[in-house]
Amino acid sequence: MKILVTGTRGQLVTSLVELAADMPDVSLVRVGRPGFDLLDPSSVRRAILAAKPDIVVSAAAYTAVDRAEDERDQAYQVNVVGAACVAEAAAALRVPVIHVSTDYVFSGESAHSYREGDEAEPKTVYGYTKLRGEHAVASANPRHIILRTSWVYSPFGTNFVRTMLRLAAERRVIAVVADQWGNPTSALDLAAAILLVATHPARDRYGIYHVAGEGETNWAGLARHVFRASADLGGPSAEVKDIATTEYRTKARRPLNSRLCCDRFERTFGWRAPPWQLSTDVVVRRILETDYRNQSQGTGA
Ligand SMILES: NC(=O)C1=CN([C@@H]2O[C@H](COP(=O)(O)OP(=O)(O)OC[C@H]3O[C@@H](n4cnc5c(N)ncnc54)[C@H](OP(=O)(O)O)[C@@H]3O)[C@@H](O)[C@H]2O)C=CC1
Ligand SMILES: Cc1cn([C@H]2C[C@H](O)[C@@H](COP(=O)(O)OP(=O)(O)O[C@H]3O[C@@H](C)C(=O)[C@@H](O)[C@H]3O)O2)c(=O)[nH]c1=O
Repeated sequence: MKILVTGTRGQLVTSLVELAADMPDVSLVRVGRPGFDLLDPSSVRRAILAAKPDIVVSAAAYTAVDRAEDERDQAYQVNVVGAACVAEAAAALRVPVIHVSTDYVFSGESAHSYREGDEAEPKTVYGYTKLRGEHAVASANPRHIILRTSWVYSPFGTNFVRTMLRLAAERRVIAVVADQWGNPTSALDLAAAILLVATHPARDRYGIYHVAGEGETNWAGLARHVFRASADLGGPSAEVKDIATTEYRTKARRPLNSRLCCDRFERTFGWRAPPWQLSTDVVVRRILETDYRNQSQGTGA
């Protein structure tokens, strides 16, 4: 089976490439800039039609949450127009598209973990463009599976876990918001879920699903866990000071509640992500092995 994934160096695409390498029946092709640019619809169509995949994974996106507040048009072009082009090209080949979306489509004002049918009411430009992207993908290709995930981290690219480890080398105490709650998700787990979906497509499974790490925490809780895991392996560590969202000024207002209920995905595909703590340990170990090889001890086992 030939799976086409959009993006070159992103966290998710890199994780997909790594996992697919161990799947003899899967050939994974990635398309990215400059030949494939979501800001250039003709390059998107050309790349996808030429590759003739059996399924398309739409993983590339504009993900800079704060910058999007100032670059509304660019975020819209990538996350809405570009995503729609990807889904249209898959539709032209009569193949399904798996599109990745976000917890930030929700306002965060609910007291419960969000289900797929709950009203989406984004409070950020990024969240708004991702929601409009979901709508555009669904209307461009009836064979769509939209996977909303949250708080993605990995050994690759830019993410909160790597940022924390980097900051620990510079500061003894790091102030981290403790009133935004969510489900940290390893890109490696998300990639496993996507490959499961991609290799078991079925007409009655099209629709929207939530897929995120099992269990919940806040950003300060995640940072503390990262530092404990890192310290156990001789890597960088820092003290975490709990602060409120109001004490950490950002351009985009993040949702206070980002928790996603993943029961529908488990019912349909028989898969649930591991507890976030276990996956975080795996990723911290990988980061120490690659980024801090000379500073940490005991990371080679
Ligand atoms: N990161 C997170 O915490 C979360 C992410 N998501 C969603 O998951 C998906 C994957 O995210 P993640 O892997 O973390 O993202 P990254 O920020 O790590 O990577 C983004 C990818 O998009 C590509 N890209 C951006 N703009 C363009 C463009 N104009 N044309 C072609 N490619 C482009 C990048 O290209 P290049 O390789 O050239 O840099 C890169 O491969 C996205 O849809 C995101 O919205 C959902 C919830 C949480
Ligand atoms: C670096 C840092 C961040 N924070 C806070 C800011 C913010 O509320 C929270 C997370 O910050 P980040 O900027 O790393 O993460 P952010 O860009 O908000 O992450 C989001 O990315 C997009 C793509 C998604 O789809 C979301 O699911 C989510 O993962 O941590 C601190 O409190 N202290 C710090 O030192």
